[in-house]
Amino acid sequence: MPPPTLNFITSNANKLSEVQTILNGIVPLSSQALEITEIQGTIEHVSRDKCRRAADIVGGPVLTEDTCLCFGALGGLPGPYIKWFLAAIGHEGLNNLLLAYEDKSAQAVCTFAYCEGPGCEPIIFEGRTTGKIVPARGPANFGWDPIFEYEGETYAEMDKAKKNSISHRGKALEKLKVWLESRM
Ligand SMILES: O=c1[nH]c(=O)c2ncn([C@@H]3O[C@H](COP(=O)(O)OP(=O)(O)OP(=O)(O)O)[C@@H](O)[C@H]3O)c2[nH]1
Ligand SMILES: [Mg+2]
Repeated sequence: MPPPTLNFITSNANKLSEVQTILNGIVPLSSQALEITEIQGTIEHVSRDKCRRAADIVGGPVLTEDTCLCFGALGGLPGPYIKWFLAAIGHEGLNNLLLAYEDKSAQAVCTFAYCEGPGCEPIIFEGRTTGKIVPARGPANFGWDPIFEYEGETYAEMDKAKKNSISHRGKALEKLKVWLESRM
């Protein structure tokens, strides 16, 4: 039996493109560009709530994703609020947040959530990649890619296939794939 089509709900074209590439030929994907309200809370709370809201809006099965960038020196912040920090202070401002600290480590955390429909409990698939925050290098096509360095290269400097093979998103999708295969 072929796997069911996943309906990925995201307002972010770059996320969608990476997910399409990684799942290409493995899982059929549809998508809707909806902006879902995001609450404050832990990574898991935010992700579960976002997915439940998406399932309520769509009225059926949905896949959602929430990405966090967690600075070691700041106890995990900005975490789920990275989108608003990036918009407000940019790459340089994010670097400046760590000026007072020797520890420049950061974890990129990707949490996919799958919900069967309204009233169902989402299932969570998380991937983490540890790197460090550096002054921007590489093309500024996607969010904070130019300031997240992993083994000497920023995400923005890597070719896409390499990023997908070591990224927070790639790791989370590996777990999703294993789960999907276990259901077939
Ligand atoms: O450089 C990056 N490399 C990545 O791999 C990556 N993944 C997400 N992001 C950014 O981090 C914030 C997450 O917020 P977020 O999860 O709420 O996403 P979003 O609001 O853009 O879309 P969505 O919530 O509708 O799915 C947003 O600013 C995204 O642009 C990334 N930046
Ligand atoms: Mg969002």
